[in-house]
Amino acid sequence: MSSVHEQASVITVDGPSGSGKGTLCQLLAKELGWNLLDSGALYRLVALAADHHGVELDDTEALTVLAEHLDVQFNAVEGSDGIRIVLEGEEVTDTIRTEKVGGDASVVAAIPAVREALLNRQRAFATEPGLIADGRDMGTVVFPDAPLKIYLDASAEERADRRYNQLINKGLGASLQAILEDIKARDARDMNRAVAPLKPAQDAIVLDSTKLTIDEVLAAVMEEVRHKGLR
Ligand SMILES: Nc1ncnc2c1ncn2[C@@H]1O[C@H](COP(=O)(O)OP(=O)(O)O)[C@@H](O)[C@H]1O
Ligand SMILES: Nc1ccn([C@H]2C[C@H](O)[C@@H](COP(=O)(O)OP(=O)(O)O)O2)c(=O)n1
Repeated sequence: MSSVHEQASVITVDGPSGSGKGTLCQLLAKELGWNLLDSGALYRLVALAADHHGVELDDTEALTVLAEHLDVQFNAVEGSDGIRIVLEGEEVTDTIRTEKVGGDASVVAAIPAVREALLNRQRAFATEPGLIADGRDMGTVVFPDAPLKIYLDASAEERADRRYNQLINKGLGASLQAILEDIKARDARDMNRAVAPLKPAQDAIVLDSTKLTIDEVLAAVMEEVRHKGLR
């Protein structure tokens, strides 16, 4: 049986929506040649599965069963860094990225039994040569022994701006005010839930990306990676 102590090295990256975790983690995984866990995708998948099966977001028991039996594949795309996500045989790579699914994921993620059901699935990603783990409780709950923990933050206004630009660049309409309100509501839910709330681990390095470029964030984290002897 494998335990937390036998896992490959893990770098955890936690923080609120739009702080730049996904972007940073993809760059780190590429730079180091390590595996990547997008734990938010798992909560998004449970929320989408609930929608597909007509399960209400307050039906804790049914949501837990969905999380326990989540039929998902993460398929590498040959010749690129991309991943295709297949839920119950259906490609959902883009479908899970909407703000609606993100908000539903945050509701589903507040249910302790759903989190418990996803725990081992997340820990199984920690294989050689190492893992970059992106989420809310990577450093506090899922990988408490990780040698390097980053908590990436940014002001709510900056994060809303980033999301707004992301949607506009995709050709989708968006309201900055509505996005800011959604971000604040999601922050409040993720930070105030009883189980595994979003907060920096005691031994996390807190990095505020509000005024930093993506390259500056990556450089700061790579400095810590070298400092810890992880490369
Ligand atoms: N330091 C940064 N400065 C400006 N834009 C950023 C920065 N980091 C990320 N972004 C942009 O912000 C958006 C949200 O980033 P993302 O990595 O998806 O955040 P998260 O995974 O924390 O929700 C993306 O469009 C990304 O390109
Ligand atoms: N480790 C995690 C990851 C995500 N969640 C929940 C809380 C988040 O609001 C949703 C969606 O997470 P995701 O990282 O995909 O969202 P963003 O890309 O940061 O907007 O899932 C969680 O509770 N624990």
